[in-house]
Amino acid sequence: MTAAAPSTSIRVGGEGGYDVVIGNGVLAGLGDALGPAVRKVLVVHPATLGARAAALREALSDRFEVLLAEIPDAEAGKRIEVAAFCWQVLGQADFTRSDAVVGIGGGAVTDLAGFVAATWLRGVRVVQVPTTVLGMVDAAVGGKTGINTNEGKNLVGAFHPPAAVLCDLDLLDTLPRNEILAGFAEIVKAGFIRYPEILDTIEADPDAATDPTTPQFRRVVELAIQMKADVVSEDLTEQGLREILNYGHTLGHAVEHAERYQWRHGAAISVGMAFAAELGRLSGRLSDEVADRHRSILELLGLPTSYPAGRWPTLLATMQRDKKSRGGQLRFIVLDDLAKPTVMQAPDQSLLFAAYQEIGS
Ligand SMILES: NC(=O)c1ccc[n+]([C@@H]2O[C@H](COP(=O)([O-])OP(=O)(O)OC[C@H]3O[C@@H](n4cnc5c(N)ncnc54)[C@H](O)[C@@H]3O)[C@@H](O)[C@H]2O)c1
Ligand SMILES: O=C(O)C(=O)C[C@@H](O)[C@H](O)[C@H](O)COP(=O)(O)O
Ligand SMILES: [Zn+2]
Repeated sequence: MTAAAPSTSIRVGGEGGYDVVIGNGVLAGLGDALGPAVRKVLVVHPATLGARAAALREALSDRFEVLLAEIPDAEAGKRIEVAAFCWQVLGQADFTRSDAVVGIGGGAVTDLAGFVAATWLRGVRVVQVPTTVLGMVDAAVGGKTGINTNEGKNLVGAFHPPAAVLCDLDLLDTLPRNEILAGFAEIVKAGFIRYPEILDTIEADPDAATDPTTPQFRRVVELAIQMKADVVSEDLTEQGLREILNYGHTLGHAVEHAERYQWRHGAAISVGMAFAAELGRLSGRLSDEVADRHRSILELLGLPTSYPAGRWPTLLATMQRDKKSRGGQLRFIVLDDLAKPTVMQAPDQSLLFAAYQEIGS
């Protein structure tokens, strides 16, 4: 038996910021991460993490009064009714400004728990405990919180940085393989927009890279978190640089909406990145080699890279409502080259359509 690697901390926001702690068993630090001033804690979790949440309550009960709030799974949890349910629990238990929320689950749970913490009494502490790969490398880091509306994805939310993020790799033991692979869509995103080493590592040995017990997995996860930490430290509220984190998301969010949130976020973003690669190629920025690498690495991971050709009008209408669109003008992140993301503003509709034809099935 080999000893587990020591835990790593990645700082977000410098002084006054917070740590993302990565390693085996780091959940044991939750009580300290909550801090000495906190008396009451609401642990928000889906049914899949019910046993973990109950164990947390047990472990924390000598220092805190702990309540559990079980919420609907996945995107069904990112709804205003669910936030209202949590506000009710907080209100009935007299949670004050010095109390705290913990989100334990995938990105849907950390988005909802973060939103509840951002809005309760105009903002209380939240500690995020992501339990999916996607949650660890992206959703739980950076303070973007939100819920969906009938009109689209994440249309209501707030920027509310967590007090800490604990990425306990032991929690991935029960995560199904398809969820691990969906999380890799965001890791691949980090590879294309900042750290090509990620792409090299996955291509060299995809099985090892996607196995949570290997050093390769640890390396790509840490690089993706480092990328996100660096970007949000510079631009928390998405005034500029942070927009690059939306690579693949303009079309990807429209796919999620079209699929009524039955697709995994990572799968939709995979299609969105395949589309962004074609936009880059057809606009004359991106070499065939880098554009083709999108499809090959995403398919190596078993992620989708095409979507029905006939869905274009629906996707286009939804994209007009994307947060990135300004005055009805669409915005996409495209690459000039590996690790050189840029904003494409108001592209010609014929260019968009041509790029979509390339991924249309
Ligand atoms: N705020 C951000 O910056 C940000 C970034 C990326 C994604 N997101 C959001 O994150 C969400 C997607 O997150 P996700 O991919 O983690 O999906 P998810 O939260 O829907 O979780 C996926 C599934 O895995 C299950 N699960 C979670 N942890 C488990 C575990 N350890 N063992 C067994 N099953 C487990 C869940 O119950 C769920 O069924 C989307 O809503 C997306 O918009 C937010
Ligand atoms: O943190 C960010 O900023 C991101 O864009 C990360 C994305 O992976 C994530 O899906 C995010 O929720 C999308 O942001 P949105 O503002 O377009 O909803
Ligand atoms: Zn995303």
